Amino acid sequence: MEDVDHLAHERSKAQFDVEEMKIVWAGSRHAFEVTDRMSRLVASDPIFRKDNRTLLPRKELFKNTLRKAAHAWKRIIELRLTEEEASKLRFFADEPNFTELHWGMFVPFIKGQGTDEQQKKWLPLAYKMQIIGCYAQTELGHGSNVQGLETTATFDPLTDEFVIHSPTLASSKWWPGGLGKVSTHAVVFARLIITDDRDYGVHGFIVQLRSLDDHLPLPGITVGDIGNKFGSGAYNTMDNGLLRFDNVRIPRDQMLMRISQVTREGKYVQSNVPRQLVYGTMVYVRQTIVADASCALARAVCIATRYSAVRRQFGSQNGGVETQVIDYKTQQNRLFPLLASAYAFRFVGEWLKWLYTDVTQRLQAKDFSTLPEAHACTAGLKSLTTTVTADSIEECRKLCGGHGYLSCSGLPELFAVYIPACTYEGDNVVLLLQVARFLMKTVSQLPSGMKPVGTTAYLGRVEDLMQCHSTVKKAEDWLNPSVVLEVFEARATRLSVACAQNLSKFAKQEEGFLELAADLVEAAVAHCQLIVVSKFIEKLQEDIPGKGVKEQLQTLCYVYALNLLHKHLGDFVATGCITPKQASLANDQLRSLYSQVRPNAVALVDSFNYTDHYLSSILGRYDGNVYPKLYEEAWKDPLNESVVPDGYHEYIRPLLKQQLRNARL
Ligand SMILES: CCCCCCCCCCCCCCCCCCC/C=C/C(=O)SCCNC(=O)CCNC(=O)[C@H](O)C(C)(C)COP(=O)(O)OP(=O)(O)OC[C@H]1O[C@@H](n2cnc3c(N)ncnc32)[C@H](O)[C@@H]1OP(=O)(O)O
Ligand SMILES: Cc1cc2nc3c(=O)[nH]c(=O)nc-3n(C[C@H](O)[C@H](O)[C@H](O)COP(=O)(O)OP(=O)(O)OC[C@H]3O[C@@H](n4cnc5c(N)ncnc54)[C@H](O)[C@@H]3O)c2cc1C
Repeated sequence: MEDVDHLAHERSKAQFDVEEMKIVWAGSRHAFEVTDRMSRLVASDPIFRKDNRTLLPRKELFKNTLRKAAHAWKRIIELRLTEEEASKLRFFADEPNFTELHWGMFVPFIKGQGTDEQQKKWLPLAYKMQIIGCYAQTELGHGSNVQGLETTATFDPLTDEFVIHSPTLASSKWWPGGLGKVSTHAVVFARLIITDDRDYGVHGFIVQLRSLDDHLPLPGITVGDIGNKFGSGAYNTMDNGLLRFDNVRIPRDQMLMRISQVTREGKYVQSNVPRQLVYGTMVYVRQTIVADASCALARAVCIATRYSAVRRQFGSQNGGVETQVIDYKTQQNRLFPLLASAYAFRFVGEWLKWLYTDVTQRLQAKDFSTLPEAHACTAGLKSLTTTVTADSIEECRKLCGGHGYLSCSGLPELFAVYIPACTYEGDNVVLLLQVARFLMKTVSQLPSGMKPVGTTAYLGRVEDLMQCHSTVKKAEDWLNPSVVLEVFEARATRLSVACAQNLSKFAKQEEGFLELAADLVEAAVAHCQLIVVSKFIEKLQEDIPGKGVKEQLQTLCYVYALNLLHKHLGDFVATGCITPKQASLANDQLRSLYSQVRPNAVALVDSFNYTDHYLSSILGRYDGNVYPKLYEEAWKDPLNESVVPDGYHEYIRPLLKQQLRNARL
């Protein structure tokens, strides 16, 4: 029974080479090999087991996470893993913990903002985990508005030190992951104040928080966990913390001084670089969040697709087998666009990584010209992909019907872990407003003959795009990349231009921004969706080996684009680039694409190469053996440890006896 593959029939229908698709998904043969090896390593190690996570009380849950993190580090050292292997191992261990912030923000911040000497001093300690760091930016009173942070770092020329202080309750650091119970050090964002009492704005400082001998907070430091968060298990494995400083002194050389310096004499020296570089670590993390979004979405879609192929409802005559729910058009219409989005986000994530590497190299050569675009792309795509992924995980839960609501479906915990991605590293609406700012600036420069480049190059064809009308006459005409691209460009252009025209009616631009914010956000979303569509289309220009692989990706690309067109029909039709008739043809084409995806659906999610350990879902099991395992799982619940529950004698029996007495009366 255990070895039967209940999905074998589904797998036999696939029209493409799954092994080759796994390589496309991983990014390269090398990436596939590393990912595959690390995921199996984690899956076969009993310390990384994940069952019961949602049932553990917080303290036990947290201690168990510390145990796993320590074990992961031990294995990384023992096996002499490379940085790439180590990061994959941590990824598949699949439990948010302090190491994410240490490796993901503390180390990159020192690398990006520290001078050579500072890097030499701090990085070896951090690399060996002799110190553990976090990223303490957000405060109780301010998160989105970084310039509004209140913590102060006042230079004392007598002692050559900075005095770090929390002047108000609202200035308490609040939220940093790893801060609550683990970190020994933090990168602290504070307002720099020098002897002349001038406020030089927000800068980053390295501050030691806890003793390296007994882990107690150092004098002047108050630190703790902010409390339980949404859901069971989930993000509660992380010690998001609070932190207050009471005139804590640190040496002057603990201000990260690559971008600006304070001299021994107390003179502020600003390098000739944009001040926004102090936000560089956020840009880096936003880029990684886009890649992570595709993984989380793929995970939910894998569960919902396999289960939809296993689950049967209705449609049988004379007691025969019922219909697999994946065969219902409504199920396909809800599920297949999410499958297509997972692939789309994967490819845009790959491209964004390239963009980030490119901008980093340029910055090193003091070329800051592409920084605004890198900021807009990372902010916008972080916002778009996390919003869609969070909503899609919930949709996948509903696609699994009642069983999706069980913890052992894996979906509730995945949802609870994932949703803060819409908030951390920048609230998604706040980030879209940054994109809109960038778009409005680009549009406003067009009359002066400025040629937009990169992802806004299409705005250089503003006149054509404001006039263009799609040439589609029959449903198949939609299966043409340039036809699709043109309508997405036309819609994005028209929404941006309309906003710019409305903005120009305001005497003060900032007033207009506040008033028109909702429209600006819609224009920003249209621009970001265009980027995703165009990067998917670009991916298809590459040489992609493997029988049928490119054809599957082409189908998914059209599903992604045409589904968006259908969902945002109002925009497309109202801005005049397509007619209602063409919209209806797009919908006809979409239905036909679903029929092409259907026989390949299970193989397309197998191509993510996720282990059952990583999925942690009975509904998404590779072998589709769902019902016996659900039945077994139910009996493992602590409530089933005794036949008669605790509390029977106190609360149930007296009730029943009471009713009996009432009945006799
Ligand atoms: C079965 C279940 C299993 C469960 C297990 C699963 C486990 C796995 C789950 C997966 C999860 C993945 C985990 C990933 C790890 C993530 C860890 C999260 C840690 C979180 C950390 C944080 O949140 S850190 C704090 C982040 N904070 C923010 O992001 C704040 C947002 N605010 C800002 O960024 C800024 O304040 C601002 C951009 C909104 C405004 O800044 P500012 O006021 O200074 O600027 P202006 O608006 O005035 O603009 C001026 C000018 O600057 C330009 N600009 C702004 N920012 C930048 C920039 N970064 N780079 C370049 N330029 C920038 C702006 O555009 C303006 O330009 P103009 O030309 O003048 O218009
Ligand atoms: C799980 C988790 C982990 C985190 N980890 C860290 C960490 O490690 N380090 C760290 O420093 N921080 C961390 N944070 C904090 C996080 O970065 C902030 O919560 C985030 O930047 C949002 O800021 P906020 O909480 O101030 O939201 P707010 O800005 O108060 O947002 C509240 C509402 O106001 C809206 N809003 C705000 N400004 C505007 C505007 N200008 N126009 C229109 N609408 C607006 C938002 O859209 C939102 O709806 C974490 C947060 C979470 C949830």
